[in-house]
Amino acid sequence: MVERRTSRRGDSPGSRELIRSGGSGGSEGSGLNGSRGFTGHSTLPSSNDGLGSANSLDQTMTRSLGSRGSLCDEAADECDNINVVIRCRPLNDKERQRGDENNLIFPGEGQAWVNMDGMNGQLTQKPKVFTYNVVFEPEALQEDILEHSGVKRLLDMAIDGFSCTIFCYGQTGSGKTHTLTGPPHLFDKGPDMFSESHGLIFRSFVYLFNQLQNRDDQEFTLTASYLEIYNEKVIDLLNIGTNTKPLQVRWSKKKRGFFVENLFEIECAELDDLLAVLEEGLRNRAVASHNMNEYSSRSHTILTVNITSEQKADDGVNLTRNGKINFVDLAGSEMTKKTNSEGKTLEEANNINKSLMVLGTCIAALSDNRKRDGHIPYRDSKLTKLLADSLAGNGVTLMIACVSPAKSNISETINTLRYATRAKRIRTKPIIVMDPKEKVIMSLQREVSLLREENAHLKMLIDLGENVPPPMSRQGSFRIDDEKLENLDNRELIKLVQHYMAEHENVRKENKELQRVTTALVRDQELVCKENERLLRKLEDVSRDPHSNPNAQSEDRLAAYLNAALFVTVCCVCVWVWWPPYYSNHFTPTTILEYHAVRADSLHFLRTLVFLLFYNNPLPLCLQPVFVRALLSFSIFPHHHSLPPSYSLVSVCCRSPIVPAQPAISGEELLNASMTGNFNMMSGGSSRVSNTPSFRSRSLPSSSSSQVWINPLNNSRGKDSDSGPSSRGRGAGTSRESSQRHHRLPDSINKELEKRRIGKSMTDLTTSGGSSGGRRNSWDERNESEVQRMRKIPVKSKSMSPGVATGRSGGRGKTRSKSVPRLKGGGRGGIPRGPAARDTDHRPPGPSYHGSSLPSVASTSPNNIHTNQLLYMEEDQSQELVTV
Ligand SMILES: Nc1ncnc2c1ncn2[C@@H]1O[C@H](COP(=O)(O)OP(=O)(O)OP(=O)(O)O)[C@@H](O)[C@H]1O
Repeated sequence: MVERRTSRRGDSPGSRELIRSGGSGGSEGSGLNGSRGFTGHSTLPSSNDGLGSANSLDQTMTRSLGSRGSLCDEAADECDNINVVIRCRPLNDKERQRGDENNLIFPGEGQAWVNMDGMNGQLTQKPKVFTYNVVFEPEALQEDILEHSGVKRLLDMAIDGFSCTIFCYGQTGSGKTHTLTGPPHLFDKGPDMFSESHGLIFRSFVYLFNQLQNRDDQEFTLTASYLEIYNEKVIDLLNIGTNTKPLQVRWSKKKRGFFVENLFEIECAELDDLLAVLEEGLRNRAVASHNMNEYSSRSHTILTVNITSEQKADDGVNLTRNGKINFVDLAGSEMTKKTNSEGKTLEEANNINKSLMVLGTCIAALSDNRKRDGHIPYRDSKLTKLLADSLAGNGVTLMIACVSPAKSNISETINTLRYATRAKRIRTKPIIVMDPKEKVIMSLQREVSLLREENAHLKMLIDLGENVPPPMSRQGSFRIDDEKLENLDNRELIKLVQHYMAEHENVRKENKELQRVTTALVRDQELVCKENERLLRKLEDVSRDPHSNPNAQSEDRLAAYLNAALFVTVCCVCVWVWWPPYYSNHFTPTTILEYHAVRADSLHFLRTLVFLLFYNNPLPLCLQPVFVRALLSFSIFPHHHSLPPSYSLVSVCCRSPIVPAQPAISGEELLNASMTGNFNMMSGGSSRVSNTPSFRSRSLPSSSSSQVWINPLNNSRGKDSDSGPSSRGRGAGTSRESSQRHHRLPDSINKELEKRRIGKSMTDLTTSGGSSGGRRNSWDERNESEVQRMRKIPVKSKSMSPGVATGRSGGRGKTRSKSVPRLKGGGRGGIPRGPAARDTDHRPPGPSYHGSSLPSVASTSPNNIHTNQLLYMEEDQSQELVTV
């Protein structure tokens, strides 16, 4: 026994249980086992099954209206199913009189069961189960249809520029006209505004005008037309004079759709105007009586309300959208046997059935995935021609399938329900209808604004997180006066579009350039980071040399004493050798030699030997440091394994502590900053590159050291601040200027880059604002030849930076020290950049040392030991070191 629920009129629609809604399906099933979810309660709307429903209509709306702000046809990418709801009318008097049974059961959950043989709800056979999202039971009110079928949302969409269609389908006498316009004679004495019988059209008009009044930002123009297709002839219901001459349905190339030629359109400024259109149409449409319906519609009618809205968009452009809503009241399919149609009515019935059959074929084809893309026979009837766009075009469609509950109509009811199920599978692509020219303008505007945002973002990246410019000011943008736009002729409009396109192109170019610069910067940063990391590691190694040993100073002093003692000894020997001849006034090399030779005893012989040894012979001088070294290395000072071979007395006595150059930028911090884009966290300054003993003696900065630069942009912000965003022009040229200003890199980075010849390219980039031809990096294609040349250079260190490598001539590693020219004036040589440097000796001046220890450095210019020397050290790993 199936429980029946009754509704109480006057309840709120939500609380009433006369509207059944379900969450799944759209399927036709059979059997009691399909009684899933028979809960007897209804929720409105229920979950969406994706096959079309009021709920999915809501979603379509949400999605489509989501693009309202963007003013484009983004929704075009989205498909939507035709939305289908079922309305069952109550048994009419005739049916009751002849004892017809209610054959439809509504168990809830959007299901409609067709009882195949039962009487009074008795089920002996499995019922046919149809599931829809919304099912209106016989007790449903007219108001419920408006509230719960999704019509309101459809109307909103029409206002927003979509093409919407609501059509009622069903057998004759099933309540299509009742649903759309209400019972017969409702308008005979003029419309009663408060009648509860008013159909969907009347209620929609009221809702529509309410909505239009709420939208203050738009201006609307409404026109309405009303036609009928009677015996395959299109008749204008608002212009009966043309009744004798049917209107033609033609194909519009421009709109890519069918339209009715010369159809009367009445502008409706007021609600009354629309109601008058409805009234006039109802009065003029063809109605006849037959067995099943006393007031049977003999034609299909289409009432169309065109809604043109104008809205002010950005940049003063007026946006025009053309939405429309079609109310289609189809004539009901008839079994002529049942209706007893004859003559004219029979002819009408045949035409109705024929056109409905074509409509059925179209729906069947559209709902079949395999046939959807094939030929759809729209042209076979006027009805399908005019409904083509609603069925498979860019519209949103709601089908209200009206059914009779009577057992006598069971086959028609099943047919209708199958029809409805099939229609749910049809998918359309709703789009907002706009003027093509305005569409282009809006689309370009949208793209320009997107590019502007991207532009600003890229600039922000290049600014290393500083001086974030807001999106380009629109002050500079040309503005279009509303009235002016209206008065624009085509030529001017084309000009306007061209202007937009030009701007669009400019911004695109600039963005491309900025993107290139950003990429290059990131790569350069990575290089610098890696290089710095290596340098830091090397520096740490260097710091482990003897001079960082706290005992080194005392050891050095001891060595100096020993050296001095040796020096004194040597002096004594000299005196000992030279003294007697000097006093005998024979102070020439010959006389000295003769003097000792004449006295041929062993002492004088020794003196002669020492004389010969010392005289013009540098060997003893060389022996001195060797002696010291031997002493220090092997016996007295075990730590001193790495004293330079030419460890002269002067150098020992006068040498200042060696200060390893501290890289201006901590590699890891730079790397982090480049990854995070936050350079603020890097603290310290180049001034902190210290040569103080404390710095020397402490361990070298780790990666987390704060001995790094401050982004100079921080300090120069104030200077730049006067060139605010408002000074940025729209055009590419102006933007480039601003790019120049903001692309400036910190000096320390520039220095680093310059040393590697990256700086040059960076400078070029920043000064040219990323214009072409600025960059010449080793990875640059244009620098291909140089790269090739570099590859031929035998370089010992594989991790060498390309900039260093390109600045050197190859194969110089071990021999260059002898050919290093001494720098005149004591200046410091830098690493020359550019191809010209290849032919010159770009080694820093001064004697070079081969060995494993650091050179002594003039105490007056400790900062001269800078990254350059370390770079060299890194570069060939021969540990050749250069002093200044
Ligand atoms: N839900 C309903 N509640 C009360 N009466 C209804 C309902 N639906 C239809 N009727 C009545 O049933 C009769 C037939 O309805 P209607 O004319 O709307 O059918 P139809 O489907 O339009 O038929 P046709 O295709 O022949 O035009 C009308 O008298 C109408 O008032």
